[in-house]
Amino acid sequence: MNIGIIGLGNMGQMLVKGLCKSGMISPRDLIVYNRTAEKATALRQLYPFQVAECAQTVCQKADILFLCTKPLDMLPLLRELSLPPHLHLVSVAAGVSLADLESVHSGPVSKVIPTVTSEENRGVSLYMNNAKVTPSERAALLQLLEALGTVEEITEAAIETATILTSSAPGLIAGILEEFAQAAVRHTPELELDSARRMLVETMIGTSLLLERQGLGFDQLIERVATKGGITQEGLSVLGRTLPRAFDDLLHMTTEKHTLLKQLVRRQNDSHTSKTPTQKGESQ
Ligand SMILES: NC(=O)C1=CN([C@@H]2O[C@H](COP(=O)(O)OP(=O)(O)OC[C@H]3O[C@@H](n4cnc5c(N)ncnc54)[C@H](O)[C@@H]3O)[C@@H](O)[C@H]2O)C=CC1
Ligand SMILES: O=C(O)[C@@H]1CCC=N1
Repeated sequence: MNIGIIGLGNMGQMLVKGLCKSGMISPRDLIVYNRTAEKATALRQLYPFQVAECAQTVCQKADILFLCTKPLDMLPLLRELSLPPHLHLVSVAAGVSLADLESVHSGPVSKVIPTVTSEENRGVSLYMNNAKVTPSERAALLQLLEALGTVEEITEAAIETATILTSSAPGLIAGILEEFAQAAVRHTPELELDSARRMLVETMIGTSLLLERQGLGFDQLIERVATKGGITQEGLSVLGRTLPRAFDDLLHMTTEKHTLLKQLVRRQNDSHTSKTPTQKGESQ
């Protein structure tokens, strides 16, 4: 199977590294195109994938195509391309719906929200597909996604909040840990910032292992750490007072951003369909 990737930024590179590292595919199964050719050249030293001279070549040669450009680059690029009707199109863009993708491709279409952690073959890929995706196309895609970590099938109604929990979360967790380290150093200047960061990273890895290998729930882990009447309990009550508001704000603001992005994508679509064929030709 030829796996096409257009766009070799964070997500395109994650797909190359994650899929190749998993051993599920050989780099030769990948055919890749990026606007900036140097990115492909550097990565190809490690994973000798096929490089296409243009995006159209990827469409012609691939059986499944991962489109990894930014949301607002996606539909304009797809309109420039001539997609073979059988091609299974997979978008990874936040804010681009299955309906948006169906407006540019009459064949099988899936939407995946991947995560940067899949570069290490862990993490959650969110997945949904349209009615044109056959059981064997779906199975082939799920096999690739399972090589990258775990897969959660999701609805359009839940995908935005789930995106924050799976796909934004690595960045958000890093942001939380940085604030934690900075606060520790503000509170205790004798502690070095890099030392505080190292302590938190190792502690986060240990915490993840306890949760995973011992199957502990968050509440069980808290019970093990927070000695009754002890120190951690004081910290937890501060979190209980302050964090609900912070996370409510975070989800509110990220939902607003999703809404804005969807409006911009829809506007791109509306302005395209309202143009006459002649005007369309002029704008290209
Ligand atoms: N970064 C992340 O953790 C996640 C990103 N996403 C989605 O993935 C998509 C890509 O995000 P990133 O990889 O972070 O962005 P990025 O900016 O790192 O990568 C985009 C890439 O697309 C290339 N590109 C743009 N137009 C092109 C064209 N016409 N032909 C070929 N290549 C073209 C750019 O050169 C760039 O390398 C976005 O739609 C985003 O919503 C989804 C989940 C997680
Ligand atoms: O921040 C973003 O827009 C992308 C989508 C989810 C994670 N990264």
